[in-house]
Amino acid sequence: MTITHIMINGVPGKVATTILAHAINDERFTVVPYSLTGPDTEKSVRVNGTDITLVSPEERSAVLKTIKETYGPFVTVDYTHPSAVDANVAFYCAEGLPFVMGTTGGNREQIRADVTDSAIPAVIAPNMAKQIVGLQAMIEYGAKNFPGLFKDFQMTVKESHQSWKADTSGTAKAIIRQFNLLGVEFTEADIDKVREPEAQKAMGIPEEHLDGHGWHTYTLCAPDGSSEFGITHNINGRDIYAEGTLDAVAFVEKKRLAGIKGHCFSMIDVLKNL
Ligand SMILES: NC(=O)C1=CN([C@@H]2O[C@H](COP(=O)(O)OP(=O)(O)OC[C@H]3O[C@@H](n4cnc5c(N)ncnc54)[C@H](OP(=O)(O)O)[C@@H]3O)[C@@H](O)[C@H]2O)C=CC1
Ligand SMILES: O=C(O)C1=N[C@H](C(=O)O)C[C@H](O)C1
Repeated sequence: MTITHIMINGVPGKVATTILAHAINDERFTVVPYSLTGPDTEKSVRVNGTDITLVSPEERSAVLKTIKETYGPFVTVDYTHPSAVDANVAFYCAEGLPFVMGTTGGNREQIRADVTDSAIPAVIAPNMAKQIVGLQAMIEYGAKNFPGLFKDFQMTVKESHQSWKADTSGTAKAIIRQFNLLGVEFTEADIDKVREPEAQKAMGIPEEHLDGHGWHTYTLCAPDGSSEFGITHNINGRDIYAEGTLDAVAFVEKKRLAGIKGHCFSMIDVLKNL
Protein backbone atom coordinates (compact mmCIF):
# COMPACT_ATOMS: atom_id res chain seq x y z
CA MET A 1 0.00 0.00 0.00
CA THR A 2 1.25 3.50 -0.84
CA ILE A 3 1.45 5.72 2.22
CA THR A 4 0.40 9.29 1.56
CA HIS A 5 1.77 12.21 3.52
CA ILE A 6 -0.99 14.54 4.67
CA MET A 7 -0.88 18.00 6.28
CA ILE A 8 -4.05 19.26 7.98
CA ASN A 9 -4.42 23.02 8.27
CA GLY A 10 -6.67 24.78 10.78
CA VAL A 11 -5.55 22.96 13.95
CA PRO A 12 -6.46 23.59 16.78
CA GLY A 13 -9.86 24.32 15.19
CA LYS A 14 -12.63 21.82 15.85
CA VAL A 15 -12.91 20.06 12.50
CA ALA A 16 -9.18 20.11 11.67
CA THR A 17 -8.43 18.49 15.03
CA THR A 18 -11.10 15.82 14.47
CA ILE A 19 -9.71 14.98 11.01
CA LEU A 20 -6.18 14.89 12.39
CA ALA A 21 -7.19 12.40 15.11
CA HIS A 22 -8.70 10.12 12.45
CA ALA A 23 -5.73 10.50 10.06
CA ILE A 24 -3.26 9.50 12.78
CA ASN A 25 -5.12 6.18 13.10
CA ASP A 26 -5.51 5.58 9.35
CA GLU A 27 -2.84 3.30 7.90
CA ARG A 28 -3.12 4.96 4.47
CA PHE A 29 -1.52 8.16 5.80
CA THR A 30 1.47 9.60 7.57
CA VAL A 31 0.72 12.93 9.15
CA VAL A 32 3.13 15.80 8.45
CA PRO A 33 3.38 17.22 12.00
CA TYR A 34 2.71 20.85 11.03
CA SER A 35 -0.50 22.83 10.59
CA LEU A 36 -0.94 26.23 8.95
CA THR A 37 -3.18 28.13 11.28
CA GLY A 38 -4.43 31.60 12.24
CA PRO A 39 -2.32 34.48 13.57
CA ASP A 40 -3.29 34.16 17.24
CA THR A 41 -2.74 30.54 18.24
CA GLU A 42 -0.16 28.79 20.38
CA LYS A 43 3.09 27.30 18.99
CA SER A 44 2.14 23.61 19.12
CA VAL A 45 -0.55 21.17 20.24
CA ARG A 46 -0.52 17.46 21.02
CA VAL A 47 -3.26 15.34 19.36
CA ASN A 48 -3.44 11.62 20.18
CA GLY A 49 0.22 11.59 21.22
CA THR A 50 1.43 13.46 18.11
CA ASP A 51 2.97 16.93 18.52
CA ILE A 52 1.85 19.31 15.80
CA THR A 53 3.77 22.55 15.17
CA LEU A 54 1.39 25.41 14.42
CA VAL A 55 2.54 27.78 11.69
CA SER A 56 1.24 31.36 11.57
CA PRO A 57 0.50 33.09 8.24
CA GLU A 58 3.76 35.13 8.42
CA GLU A 59 5.90 32.02 8.96
CA ARG A 60 4.28 29.74 6.40
CA SER A 61 6.49 30.34 3.33
CA ALA A 62 9.73 29.72 5.23
CA VAL A 63 8.39 26.68 7.12
CA LEU A 64 6.90 25.16 3.96
CA LYS A 65 10.38 25.03 2.42
CA THR A 66 11.57 22.85 5.35
CA ILE A 67 8.43 20.68 5.17
CA LYS A 68 8.90 20.03 1.45
CA GLU A 69 12.58 19.15 1.93
CA THR A 70 11.79 16.81 4.83
CA TYR A 71 8.64 15.03 3.62
CA GLY A 72 8.54 15.39 -0.17
CA PRO A 73 5.09 15.56 -1.83
CA PHE A 74 2.03 15.62 0.42
CA VAL A 75 -1.70 16.36 0.25
CA THR A 76 -3.00 19.37 2.18
CA VAL A 77 -6.39 19.44 3.95
CA ASP A 78 -7.94 22.81 4.77
CA TYR A 79 -10.46 23.24 7.60
CA THR A 80 -9.62 26.80 8.52
CA HIS A 81 -11.87 29.86 8.46
CA PRO A 82 -14.11 31.27 5.72
CA SER A 83 -12.05 34.50 5.82
CA ALA A 84 -8.86 32.50 5.05
CA VAL A 85 -10.08 30.45 2.08
CA ASP A 86 -9.14 32.77 -0.79
CA ALA A 87 -5.59 33.45 0.44
CA ASN A 88 -5.01 29.80 1.36
CA VAL A 89 -6.07 28.55 -2.08
CA ALA A 90 -3.84 31.13 -3.77
CA PHE A 91 -0.97 29.92 -1.56
CA TYR A 92 -1.56 26.21 -2.29
CA CYS A 93 -1.77 26.88 -6.03
CA ALA A 94 1.37 29.03 -6.04
CA GLU A 95 3.31 26.46 -4.00
CA GLY A 96 2.07 23.44 -5.99
CA LEU A 97 0.28 21.80 -3.03
CA PRO A 98 -2.55 19.44 -4.07
CA PHE A 99 -5.38 20.00 -1.57
CA VAL A 100 -8.77 19.05 -0.17
CA MET A 101 -10.77 22.16 0.77
CA GLY A 102 -13.45 21.53 3.40
CA THR A 103 -13.65 25.12 4.58
CA THR A 104 -16.74 27.00 3.43
CA GLY A 105 -16.94 30.60 2.24
CA GLY A 106 -14.54 32.68 0.17
CA ASN A 107 -15.00 33.43 -3.49
CA ARG A 108 -15.94 29.97 -4.81
CA GLU A 109 -15.74 31.00 -8.49
CA GLN A 110 -12.29 32.47 -7.98
CA ILE A 111 -10.88 29.50 -6.05
CA ARG A 112 -12.00 27.14 -8.82
CA ALA A 113 -10.40 29.43 -11.39
CA ASP A 114 -7.18 29.51 -9.34
CA VAL A 115 -7.01 25.71 -9.37
CA THR A 116 -7.76 25.58 -13.11
CA ASP A 117 -4.81 27.92 -13.73
CA SER A 118 -2.49 25.93 -11.46
CA ALA A 119 -0.42 22.75 -11.71
CA ILE A 120 -2.33 20.82 -9.03
CA PRO A 121 -5.50 18.73 -8.59
CA ALA A 122 -7.92 19.62 -5.75
CA VAL A 123 -11.20 18.51 -4.19
CA ILE A 124 -13.43 21.36 -3.03
CA ALA A 125 -16.74 20.66 -1.26
CA PRO A 126 -18.77 22.30 1.50
CA ASN A 127 -19.72 18.90 2.90
CA MET A 128 -17.58 15.76 3.13
CA ALA A 129 -20.13 13.53 4.89
CA LYS A 130 -20.53 10.85 2.24
CA GLN A 131 -24.23 10.29 2.89
CA ILE A 132 -24.93 14.02 2.50
CA VAL A 133 -22.83 14.07 -0.68
CA GLY A 134 -24.95 11.15 -1.95
CA LEU A 135 -28.09 13.15 -1.18
CA GLN A 136 -26.63 16.13 -3.05
CA ALA A 137 -25.91 13.86 -6.03
CA MET A 138 -29.56 12.68 -6.04
CA ILE A 139 -30.86 16.25 -5.96
CA GLU A 140 -28.39 17.20 -8.73
CA TYR A 141 -29.65 14.24 -10.79
CA GLY A 142 -33.21 15.53 -10.34
CA ALA A 143 -32.18 19.05 -11.31
CA LYS A 144 -30.47 17.81 -14.50
CA ASN A 145 -33.21 15.43 -15.54
CA PHE A 146 -36.38 17.12 -14.32
CA PRO A 147 -35.70 20.88 -14.46
CA GLY A 148 -38.65 22.87 -13.15
CA LEU A 149 -40.16 19.88 -11.31
CA PHE A 150 -40.94 22.02 -8.25
CA LYS A 151 -41.89 25.20 -10.10
CA ASP A 152 -44.09 27.51 -7.97
CA PHE A 153 -43.49 25.42 -4.83
CA GLN A 154 -42.76 27.43 -1.72
CA MET A 155 -39.47 26.45 -0.08
CA THR A 156 -38.26 27.00 3.48
CA VAL A 157 -34.73 26.13 4.60
CA LYS A 158 -33.70 25.93 8.23
CA GLU A 159 -30.08 25.22 9.20
CA SER A 160 -28.76 25.10 12.76
CA HIS A 161 -25.09 25.10 13.79
CA GLN A 162 -22.96 25.95 16.84
CA SER A 163 -23.44 29.59 17.87
CA TRP A 164 -19.98 30.78 16.72
CA LYS A 165 -20.18 29.44 13.16
CA ALA A 166 -18.76 32.23 11.01
CA ASP A 167 -20.98 31.89 7.95
CA THR A 168 -24.28 30.66 6.54
CA SER A 169 -23.99 26.94 5.80
CA GLY A 170 -22.06 26.30 2.59
CA THR A 171 -23.95 23.03 2.22
CA ALA A 172 -27.31 24.80 2.33
CA LYS A 173 -26.09 27.33 -0.25
CA ALA A 174 -25.02 24.50 -2.59
CA ILE A 175 -28.29 22.60 -2.16
CA ILE A 176 -30.53 25.60 -2.81
CA ARG A 177 -28.68 26.21 -6.10
CA GLN A 178 -29.90 22.76 -7.22
CA PHE A 179 -33.45 23.53 -6.03
CA ASN A 180 -33.30 26.73 -8.11
CA LEU A 181 -32.72 24.49 -11.14
CA LEU A 182 -35.73 22.43 -10.05
CA GLY A 183 -37.79 25.59 -10.47
CA VAL A 184 -37.85 26.89 -6.88
CA GLU A 185 -37.41 30.60 -6.29
CA PHE A 186 -35.19 30.93 -3.24
CA THR A 187 -32.07 32.91 -2.33
CA GLU A 188 -29.34 32.51 0.30
CA ALA A 189 -30.87 35.45 2.16
CA ASP A 190 -34.06 33.41 2.66
CA ILE A 191 -32.23 30.73 4.71
CA ASP A 192 -33.38 30.57 8.33
CA LYS A 193 -30.10 30.37 10.30
CA VAL A 194 -30.45 29.12 13.86
CA ARG A 195 -27.51 29.95 16.15
CA GLU A 196 -29.24 30.45 19.53
CA PRO A 197 -28.68 27.51 21.93
CA GLU A 198 -32.14 27.88 23.50
CA ALA A 199 -33.82 27.71 20.08
CA GLN A 200 -31.61 24.72 19.23
CA LYS A 201 -32.62 22.86 22.39
CA ALA A 202 -36.25 23.50 21.47
CA MET A 203 -35.59 21.88 18.08
CA GLY A 204 -34.46 18.72 19.89
CA ILE A 205 -30.71 19.10 19.39
CA PRO A 206 -29.01 17.21 22.23
CA GLU A 207 -27.38 19.53 24.78
CA GLU A 208 -23.99 17.82 24.41
CA HIS A 209 -23.98 18.69 20.68
CA LEU A 210 -24.94 22.37 20.90
CA ASP A 211 -21.23 23.17 20.34
CA GLY A 212 -20.95 20.92 17.28
CA HIS A 213 -23.86 20.04 15.02
CA GLY A 214 -25.36 20.65 11.59
CA TRP A 215 -29.12 20.18 11.41
CA HIS A 216 -30.72 21.05 8.07
CA THR A 217 -34.34 20.81 6.84
CA TYR A 218 -35.54 21.76 3.35
CA THR A 219 -39.33 21.86 2.99
CA LEU A 220 -41.31 22.34 -0.24
CA CYS A 221 -45.01 23.18 -0.21
CA ALA A 222 -47.28 22.96 -3.25
CA PRO A 223 -48.84 26.29 -4.33
CA ASP A 224 -52.33 25.06 -3.39
CA GLY A 225 -51.13 23.67 -0.04
CA SER A 226 -52.20 20.14 -0.95
CA SER A 227 -48.78 18.52 -0.64
CA GLU A 228 -45.52 18.94 1.21
CA PHE A 229 -42.07 17.40 0.69
CA GLY A 230 -39.11 17.46 3.04
CA ILE A 231 -35.44 16.58 3.16
CA THR A 232 -33.64 16.50 6.50
CA HIS A 233 -30.05 15.73 7.45
CA ASN A 234 -29.21 16.09 11.13
CA ILE A 235 -25.58 15.60 12.14
CA ASN A 236 -24.36 15.56 15.73
CA GLY A 237 -20.62 15.99 16.26
CA ARG A 238 -17.96 16.08 13.54
CA ASP A 239 -16.74 12.49 13.10
CA ILE A 240 -18.90 11.94 10.02
CA TYR A 241 -16.74 14.39 8.01
CA ALA A 242 -13.50 12.45 8.62
CA GLU A 243 -14.05 9.38 6.45
CA GLY A 244 -15.07 11.42 3.39
CA THR A 245 -12.21 13.88 3.87
CA LEU A 246 -9.63 11.09 4.09
CA ASP A 247 -11.13 9.34 1.04
CA ALA A 248 -10.82 12.69 -0.78
CA VAL A 249 -7.14 12.86 0.22
CA ALA A 250 -6.54 9.37 -1.22
CA PHE A 251 -8.39 10.47 -4.39
CA VAL A 252 -6.28 13.63 -4.80
CA GLU A 253 -3.07 11.64 -4.29
CA LYS A 254 -4.15 9.23 -7.07
CA LYS A 255 -4.79 12.19 -9.36
CA ARG A 256 -1.41 13.73 -8.48
CA LEU A 257 0.37 10.45 -9.24
CA ALA A 258 -1.54 10.24 -12.54
CA GLY A 259 -0.18 13.69 -13.45
CA ILE A 260 -3.54 15.50 -13.33
CA LYS A 261 -3.01 19.24 -13.11
CA GLY A 262 -5.35 22.24 -12.97
CA HIS A 263 -8.45 20.20 -12.20
CA CYS A 264 -11.02 20.88 -9.53
CA PHE A 265 -13.00 17.82 -8.38
CA SER A 266 -16.10 17.63 -6.18
CA MET A 267 -17.00 15.15 -3.45
CA ILE A 268 -19.46 13.61 -5.91
CA ASP A 269 -16.41 12.74 -8.06
CA VAL A 270 -14.79 11.15 -4.99
CA LEU A 271 -17.93 9.17 -4.15
CA LYS A 272 -18.15 7.83 -7.72
CA ASN A 273 -14.56 6.59 -7.50
CA LEU A 274 -14.63 4.77 -4.16
N1 LIG B 1 -16.72 20.37 4.21
C1 LIG B 1 -17.22 19.84 5.33
O1 LIG B 1 -17.65 18.67 5.37
C2 LIG B 1 -17.26 20.65 6.58
C3 LIG B 1 -16.86 21.95 6.55
N2 LIG B 1 -16.79 22.66 7.71
C4 LIG B 1 -16.20 24.00 7.60
O2 LIG B 1 -14.88 23.97 8.11
C5 LIG B 1 -14.51 25.28 8.55
C6 LIG B 1 -13.88 25.20 9.94
O3 LIG B 1 -14.87 24.89 10.88
P1 LIG B 1 -14.53 24.71 12.44
O4 LIG B 1 -13.41 23.75 12.62
O5 LIG B 1 -15.82 24.46 13.13
O6 LIG B 1 -14.00 26.18 12.81
P2 LIG B 1 -13.05 26.63 14.02
O7 LIG B 1 -13.32 28.07 14.21
O8 LIG B 1 -13.17 25.69 15.16
O9 LIG B 1 -11.56 26.44 13.43
C7 LIG B 1 -11.00 27.25 12.45
C8 LIG B 1 -9.50 27.28 12.67
O10 LIG B 1 -8.88 27.96 11.56
C9 LIG B 1 -7.90 28.84 12.09
N3 LIG B 1 -7.59 29.93 11.18
C10 LIG B 1 -8.02 31.21 11.19
N4 LIG B 1 -7.44 31.90 10.19
C11 LIG B 1 -6.62 31.05 9.54
C12 LIG B 1 -5.73 31.18 8.45
N5 LIG B 1 -5.53 32.35 7.84
N6 LIG B 1 -5.07 30.07 8.01
C13 LIG B 1 -5.23 28.91 8.65
N7 LIG B 1 -6.03 28.73 9.72
C14 LIG B 1 -6.73 29.80 10.15
C15 LIG B 1 -8.52 29.33 13.38
O11 LIG B 1 -7.54 29.90 14.21
P3 LIG B 1 -8.02 31.09 15.22
O12 LIG B 1 -8.98 30.46 16.17
O13 LIG B 1 -6.74 31.52 15.85
O14 LIG B 1 -8.64 32.14 14.36
C16 LIG B 1 -9.07 28.02 13.95
O15 LIG B 1 -8.09 27.27 14.63
C17 LIG B 1 -15.78 26.12 8.42
O16 LIG B 1 -15.76 26.82 7.21
C18 LIG B 1 -16.90 25.07 8.38
O17 LIG B 1 -18.05 25.52 7.74
C19 LIG B 1 -17.15 22.14 8.91
C20 LIG B 1 -17.59 20.85 8.98
C21 LIG B 1 -17.69 20.00 7.83
O1 LIG C 1 -19.47 24.75 10.39
C1 LIG C 1 -19.93 23.59 10.46
O2 LIG C 1 -20.05 22.97 11.52
C2 LIG C 1 -20.34 22.95 9.20
N1 LIG C 1 -20.08 23.57 8.08
C3 LIG C 1 -20.39 23.12 6.77
C4 LIG C 1 -21.40 24.04 6.13
O3 LIG C 1 -21.23 25.26 6.24
O4 LIG C 1 -22.34 23.56 5.50
C5 LIG C 1 -20.79 21.67 6.75
C6 LIG C 1 -21.61 21.23 7.92
O5 LIG C 1 -22.88 21.80 7.83
C7 LIG C 1 -20.94 21.61 9.24
